[in-house]
Amino acid sequence: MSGRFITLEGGEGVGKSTQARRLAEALRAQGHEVVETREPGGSPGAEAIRALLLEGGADRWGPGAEALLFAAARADHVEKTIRPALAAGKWVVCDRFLDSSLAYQGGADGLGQEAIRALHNVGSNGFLPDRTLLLTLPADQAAVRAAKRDGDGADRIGARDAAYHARVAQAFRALAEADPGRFRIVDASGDAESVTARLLAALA
Ligand SMILES: Nc1ncnc2c1ncn2[C@@H]1O[C@H](COP(=O)(O)OP(=O)(O)OP(=O)(O)O)[C@@H](O)[C@H]1O
Ligand SMILES: Cc1cn([C@H]2C[C@H](O)[C@@H](COP(=O)(O)O)O2)c(=O)[nH]c1=O
Repeated sequence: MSGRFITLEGGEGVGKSTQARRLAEALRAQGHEVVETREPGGSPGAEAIRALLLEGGADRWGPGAEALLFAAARADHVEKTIRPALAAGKWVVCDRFLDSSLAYQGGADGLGQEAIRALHNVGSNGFLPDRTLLLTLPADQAAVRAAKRDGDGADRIGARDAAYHARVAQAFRALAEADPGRFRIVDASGDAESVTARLLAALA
């Protein structure tokens, strides 16, 4: 039997990593074998590309090079980690996936959805999640959570200005509204336990 591929999406600081851990634990408690993974990263090659993408100066890469690097990392992650886990009947919970490229590089950077989907077709044969949970939180609350975690140490992309992150949030919402079959929009406010309960309800 093949497993299920679930992705968590949303802007900086909304609680994706926290909820990926909690959701994986809850699914294990239901008896599933669960692989927790993340993007960029999730395989040795993709983790090496993560360091290239997230470290260094703001102008280290232009939008096109960045989109290609995310797609290359994703191709390796899908081939080496995600597909083998699903084929073994495991569930995969992934912190960010293609929709982050569509929202950040396609939306906020202006490359467009078509270009990002074309890269994904080349790298990963257009592979999509079974379910995508979009966590939403007002920008001021997300910024407080991210600042509490990062102080002044946000990564190359997280450190971009508020207007950039507003475009990301708008692009995520448009993606979810355009594909209600795959997406569920989940309120990320309140304590972590309440958010996990909402995610489990959205999955059921
Ligand atoms: N429900 C919550 N209430 C309060 N704080 C939270 C909640 N969920 C997560 N946090 C805290 O907010 C910070 C950001 O959470 P987390 O790292 O999970 O977000 P993220 O969406 O993965 O962020 P990024 O995309 O920037 O990596 C962390 O310090 C985390 O402990
Ligand atoms: C997968 C993916 C990620 N990004 C950006 C979003 C964040 O700023 C970082 C990842 O950091 P996190 O703490 O692990 O969330 O990378 C992107 O711009 N495009 C993508 O495809």
